[in-house]
Amino acid sequence: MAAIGANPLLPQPILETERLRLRPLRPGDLARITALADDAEIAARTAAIPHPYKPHHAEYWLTNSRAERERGEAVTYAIADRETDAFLGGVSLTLMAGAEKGVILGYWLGRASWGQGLATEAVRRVLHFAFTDLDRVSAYALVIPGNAASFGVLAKLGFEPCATDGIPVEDQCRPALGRRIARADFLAAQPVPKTLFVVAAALIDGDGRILLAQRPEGKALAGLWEFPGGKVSPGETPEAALVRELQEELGVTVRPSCLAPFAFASHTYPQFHLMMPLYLCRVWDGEPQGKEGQALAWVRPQRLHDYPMPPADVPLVAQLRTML
Ligand SMILES: Nc1nc2c([nH]c(=O)n2[C@H]2C[C@H](O)[C@@H](COP(=O)(O)OP(=O)(O)OP(=O)(O)O)O2)c(=O)[nH]1
Ligand SMILES: [Mg+2]
Repeated sequence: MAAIGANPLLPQPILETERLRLRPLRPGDLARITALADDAEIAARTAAIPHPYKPHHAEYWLTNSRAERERGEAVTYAIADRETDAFLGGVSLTLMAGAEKGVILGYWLGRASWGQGLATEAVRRVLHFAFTDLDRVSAYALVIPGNAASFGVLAKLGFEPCATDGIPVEDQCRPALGRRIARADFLAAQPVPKTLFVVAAALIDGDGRILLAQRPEGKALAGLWEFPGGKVSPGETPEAALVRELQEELGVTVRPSCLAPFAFASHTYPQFHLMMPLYLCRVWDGEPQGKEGQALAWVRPQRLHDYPMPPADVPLVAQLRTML
């Protein structure tokens, strides 16, 4: 396989869509992987899934995908149900060697998940990750001629026919047809997601330090540091929502009149467009505590860059550093 070997460990953040959660494969998935993949119809539609499919095949898939990620060659995601986290299928991105910065896409879904647009939903999300986080500029897929559903998925996402010679694939035992999409074409065709209205506060203490909270494991953007706050509920004013969120997340009581509008973030994430006013707050009652188990840090404006934050917050941090 002509994949790049010089990269360090590839990133693999949890990716969420309306119905799905894309996360690493884990040992708890093995029984379900075996049950779903041991299906002659799936073997007939994919190039690298053997039939019959035995537990050792699933174990190899798990260990091999971990090793590929560590070598900087490929990222493999479990496609899981967003509510139950049950394994439904897999999707992988293999980095191609060479100047083109391409990626080879592979995916499969257990039979019970067919016909609901779930493959399109998973592949759309993973391509966004490949093009933005992994900085790939084109994506390729190889499809077995009889796999009409897979051609449909790729056509919906804007893939076009291409020659197969430049697409190196391991274990390719049957002829396949090539499909390709360029990053710019993919990104330009994505629907504009709905706007999510979130409110957040920079609590500032007597020493001029700002309170940041770390997003807990399991949530979107886990591990990143943020301004405490959350979603505005229907029928709520932004200030009332923020007063409520600061009580729920930090256990502090704030008066709406102590919230001073400062700036706002406007940022497109794959699933929503974030519109987030940031308020400054210097007066509150109570000692802030991580009520949801989140770590807290009081940070001087000049040190904010030591704390990785969601991409939407980057312009806000720049403004805080110049204006405080
Ligand atoms: N609170 C907050 N959210 C941010 C920041 N930057 C940023 O991109 N976000 C995003 C992350 C989330 O997708 C969304 C806010 O969601 P949240 O998880 O805080 O919402 P919430 O408190 O209502 O939590 P939940 O009930 O939905 O779990 O906005 C930030 O600085 N603070
Ligand atoms: Mg929150």
